[in-house]
Formats: sequence, structure tokens, C-alpha cells
Amino acid sequence: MASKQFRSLTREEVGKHNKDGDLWIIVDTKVYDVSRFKDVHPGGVSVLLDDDVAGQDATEAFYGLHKHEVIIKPQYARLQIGFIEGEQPTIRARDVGELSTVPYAEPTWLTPGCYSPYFTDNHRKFQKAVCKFNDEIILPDALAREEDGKPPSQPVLEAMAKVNLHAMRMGPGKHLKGLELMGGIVKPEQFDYFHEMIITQELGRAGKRGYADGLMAGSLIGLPPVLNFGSEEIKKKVIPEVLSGQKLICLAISEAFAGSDVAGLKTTARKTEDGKHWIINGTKKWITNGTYAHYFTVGCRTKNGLTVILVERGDGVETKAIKTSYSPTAGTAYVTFDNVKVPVENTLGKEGQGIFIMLSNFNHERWVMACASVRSQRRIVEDCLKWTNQRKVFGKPLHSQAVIRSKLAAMIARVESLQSWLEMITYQMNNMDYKQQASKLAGPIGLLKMHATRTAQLTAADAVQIFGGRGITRTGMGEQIEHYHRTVTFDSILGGAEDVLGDLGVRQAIRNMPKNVRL
Ligand code: HEM
Repeated sequence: MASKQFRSLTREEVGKHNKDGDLWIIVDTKVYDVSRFKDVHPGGVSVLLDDDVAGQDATEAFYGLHKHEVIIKPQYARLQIGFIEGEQPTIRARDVGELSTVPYAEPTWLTPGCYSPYFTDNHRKFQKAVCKFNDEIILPDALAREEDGKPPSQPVLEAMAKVNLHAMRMGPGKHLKGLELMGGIVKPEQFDYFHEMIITQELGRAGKRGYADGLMAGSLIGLPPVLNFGSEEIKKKVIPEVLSGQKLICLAISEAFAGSDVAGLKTTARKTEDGKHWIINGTKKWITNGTYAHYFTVGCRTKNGLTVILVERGDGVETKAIKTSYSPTAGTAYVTFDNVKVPVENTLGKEGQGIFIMLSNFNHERWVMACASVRSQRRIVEDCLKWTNQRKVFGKPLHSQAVIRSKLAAMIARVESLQSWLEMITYQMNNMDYKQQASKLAGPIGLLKMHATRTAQLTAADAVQIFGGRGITRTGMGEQIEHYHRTVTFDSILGGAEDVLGDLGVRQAIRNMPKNVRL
């Protein structure tokens, strides 16, 4: 198909098309014929016939009311008939794989001219590739699925598997051996927690909270117990199925009876008389990806304590969707186990040592959540900086108000301090094994996540004030702010409630207090 020929026009010529039936406008040097569109314009007819708009340069008015993404949508872009002679457009969207140029929209290590003690050239190369992959493959699916509530699309999961993203999201380790990671950019033995942080933070660019959990967040927490504690036979079967994106696994610990207080869980597993099987009975609640998972990593009460057992969907396993304030794409489920028979070989780790398995698994989950929370806050900072720059009040940009700048200052300070703390903890993780992480970092990671999710709520509240009515509207300019404000508390509950995590951090510190110190 031949591309449309645009006419070169002067502002005077455009000015003549300023009435009903013959209506042109200029947005960023491009001339649009809205003569017919005006009747279906969601903002109404009258605004387009306004003297300051009809036949005029409406760039400022347009960007005060619409996101740039509106004008580049094919159904609106086709309204363009020409451009202003000798002028060039100045406004452009971020290209695929490109970094944002808005201050503080990227972490310091990605800011041109800045340095980092932690990130290498390999991390930078890796970030570029993941960012491009995310923009091209994941982002369109995130927008569509967050809306329709369906699970992430199978082709997306398979594309992720092809570059071994599912495997990398489990963190560094033996499971990466022999795999080609992101087309070979990083070698398995080179892959560290900073690479993993990059993946989590890039996936967070979409800013769709339900989808973020739908995108195999269940596997992220449900598979590690299999990886670390499963028998060779179980590992051989389950790991390839999950890492290839063909099957999904979820972590089923929390119950209506026990959330952050894992020790209170009531689901039971009893051995059959011949000792060959477990019989599992009980319920689980708020299980991410549970509605469509094939496997469940289940925390059970057994004769001598708690035990973690892998359960395959089958007889006696029922899941039903729980309606939450984010999209059903997350697959949040209520799960019931009624006399579910499972071979004892499905036991993960030792019988009675489930509490250790569950608690050690939490550290990685909480760290991942902190990575994601910081990224999502950064996205809000970016949106607020853009909005306050393009929104005019009393004839001046919104950021000319000191009270707005003060909110922005607080937001920026929060996100920057969090990222620095996160990077420091990540560096510790790179230098510790799984056990050392459990003993040394459980407290700091708990405190980091608590701090991230608390500050996230402050940032969400500030952002709504900055966006006003748009911040509580599900479409239009403030759509992302509304979404963030509505879903930000997920981070503060999932993976351990804020207060519980803060307390964990302090209790760990108190346990380590030397006996010989006095004030
Ligand atoms: C080619 C030009 C334009 C297109 C394609 C367009 C498209 C749209 C769309 C899709 C919406 C729905 C809200 C959204 O998705 O953001 C909207 C809303 C609106 N538009 Fe336009 N528009 C154009 C030009 C203008 C201009 C020049 C004005 C001038 C003032 C205007 C005023 C409005 C208003 C007042 C709303 C309602 C905003 C709200 O609900 O907050 N539009 N427009």
C-alpha cells in the first residue's frame, strides 16, 4: 500500500479551515482534518470549534488533555493530512528499547554520564536487550490482558522461554547451566542478581500490576522449593515444564487462617498406612496464578511440624477465582484440597522442615517485590514530571506551584534512596550463598520491602493529588495513576505484610545485639 502523501501547508492556509464541516487543527506541526472526526470526538464537538482551536495550533490544548499515545494510534494518526512548511515535530514517544530521557525516570546507573560501582558493561548490554524484548513482546500483551483479565498469552510465555527468561527469573544458580541466556549476551556463570534485578525492573515498565503477577509470579515463588529441595526425579519432570512456559506452578502457603503467620496454617497432610502417599486436606487463599496453575507447592501441617509438598492439579484439587482490586489476569485463587493423594516422593525437603523451606524462599520473593516496587514508583515519578510539565494552571505549568514541587521532591528522594539500598543488598546477595542470605539478609530484605511499599503508598497518594480528578479516572491522562493507587497495596501485603516484615528486621537486629554493649 502506498504511504499517504502529506501536504505542505502554511499556518495561514490552515487558519482558513476553521468551521463546522471544514475543520483543521495543528498539533506539533502536523495538520489534522477533524471535520468528520469532531462528531465522534470523545471530548465533544464544541471544544474543537473553539476559536483558539479551530484552524489554530492546538498543541498545548491537546497535550493538556490527552496522552501522546492518543495521537499516534492508527485511527487518529490517519486524520493527519499535512504538516507546516519548514517546521519539524518536537514531541516523540520513547522508541522500542530506548531509555526515557525524563530526569529520574531511569536509575542513576542508566543515566548518561553517571557511574555505578555495581553494574558492568555486560549488565548494560543485557538491559538493552531485555528492555527491547519487553517493549516488543510483553508490553502489548500486558495492556490487553490487564483489561480482559485473561492469563498472559501462551506465545508470550513461549517467547520468554526461548531466551530463557523464566529460568533467569529464578535467579543465579545451577538451573541456568548449559542455557543460552538472552541470545547469549550473558553466560550462565556470569548471571548475577543484578541481571535478575534488570529483568524485574524492565518487566515493571508496563506498570500493569495484575499482569505483572499473572506473568508467572506464581512460578517465581512456587518453583524455587522444587529447585532447591525437590528429588532428582521431581526436578527432572517439573523444572523443564515450567521453565519452558508450558506449565505453571504456584506457591500455596497462605490460608484464611494464616497469612504472614505461616506457623498457623491448618492444611493437613497425613500418610497412608503403607507410608507411600500423603493425603492432603485443607484450603489456601490468595494464591497467585492458582486459577490456572498445573502444580501447587503446598505448605502442610504434618505429624512433626510443617512440610512442603508438591501437588499436581487432579482429583480433589479445586480452584476458584477471588475477585481482587487488580485484574483477574493474576489468577488469584481460593484453593481447596479434599483428600488429595500425592506420592511421598513429592515431599520437598525433609518432613517437618517446611518452616525453613518456606521462610528461606521468602527472601528472594521479597527482594523481587522490592525491585518491582522501586521500578513502579519510578514510573509514577516520570508520569508526574511529564504531567506537571504539560498541564497548565493559571497560565503556567503545574510545576510552577511550590506545593507541587515539594511533592515531586519527596517522590524523587524516596525512589532514589530505595534504589540505592536495593543495589547495596543485591550486592550482598551476589556474595552470599542461599544459607548466608537466609541468616544475614532476611531482616534487611524485610525492612527494605517494608520501606519500599510504605513509601510507594505515599507516592501513590501524592500522585493522585497532583493529577486531581484524573488520578481517580480509569481512562485518559491519569489512568496509570489511578491504576497505581488502586493496586499499590498489593505489594504491601503479598510476600509478607508491612508490619510483620518491619518487625522481622528489628527482631533479627535484636537477636544480634552483643551482650557487652551499654549506652
Ligand atoms: C486529532 C486531534 C484529537 C484527537 C484524535 C482527540 C481524541 C480524543 C480522545 C481519544 C479522547 C478520550 C480521552 C483520552 O483517551 O485521552 C479525547 C478527549 C478529549 N478531548 Fe480530544 N482529541 C483531539 C483534539 C482535541 C483538541 C484540540 C481539544 C481541545 C481542547 C480536545 C479536547 C478534548 C477534551 C476536553 C476531552 C475530554 C478530556 C477528559 O475527559 O479529561 N481534543 N480526545
